[in-house]
Amino acid sequence: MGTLVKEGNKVVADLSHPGDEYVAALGGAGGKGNRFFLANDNRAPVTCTSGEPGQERELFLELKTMAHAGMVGFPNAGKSSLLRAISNAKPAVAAYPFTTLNPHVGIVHYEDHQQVAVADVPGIIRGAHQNRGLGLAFLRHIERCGFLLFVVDLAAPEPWTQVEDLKYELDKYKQGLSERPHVVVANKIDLPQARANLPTLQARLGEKAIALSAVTGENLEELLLRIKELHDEHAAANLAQGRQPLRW
Ligand SMILES: Nc1nc2c(ncn2[C@@H]2O[C@H](COP(=O)(O)OP(=O)(O)OP(=O)(O)O)[C@@H](O)[C@H]2O)c(=O)[nH]1
Ligand SMILES: [Mg+2]
Repeated sequence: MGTLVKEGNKVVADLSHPGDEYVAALGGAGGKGNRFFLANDNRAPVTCTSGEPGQERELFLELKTMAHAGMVGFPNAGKSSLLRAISNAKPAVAAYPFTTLNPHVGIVHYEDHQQVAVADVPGIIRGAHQNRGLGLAFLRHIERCGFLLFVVDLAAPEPWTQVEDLKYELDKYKQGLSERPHVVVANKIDLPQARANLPTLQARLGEKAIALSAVTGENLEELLLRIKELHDEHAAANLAQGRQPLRW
């Protein structure tokens, strides 16, 4: 699931829902076996005919991570740290950009046994939609998520520009992608500079950001509750469209 089947540049199948199937190539008609040549004067025929060759196709399978939620943020914003803090996943964390090179999916467990899959995707940079940095490879993963977590390094200078830049890159990649249901996560609130930046971020944003620290665990509960809400809304919207919700 979550696989796009391409022939050349043409998408021939998009296996995005549980149970989706695609027959890529049919086998050839079978040949006639020995039994077919059974006759009164030949009780043990050794004759047979070979079958027709099957169809041959060269297909390109593209895996797009499918998770309920996708984390979007600049390198070093703390996406992997956050996934470690809220889920069972243990992606690498380091103080240099592009630590994460491949998407990781972590499962957030709730007390009512609900499970929400959150994908940690490599950092986005300006020009990602033109394939700068790790560019298109990860934008593809983000596209598959039902809702997004914009993770911002609140201790960086003018952190609000991060949200604007992220939305710009998403929309350049696919119009409307930045309008997916989302929550802005203002990370690193344990740092004094982050605390100082928070009021301006809130004022500039026009929407409520959840300020927290992936390292100290401060205010993670608020994010966990919001993720559950976004997940429930997404599942209800899927059902309304007659689609089965994605289960992990
Ligand atoms: N003080 C503080 N540091 C943090 C916090 N969250 C992450 N960091 C630090 O920020 C650096 C980057 O963290 P990562 O989790 O690797 O960031 P990322 O967004 O996954 O980075 P890429 O994978 O490179 O895109 C590390 O040195 C973390 O320890 C936080 O809440 N507070
Ligand atoms: Mg990372």
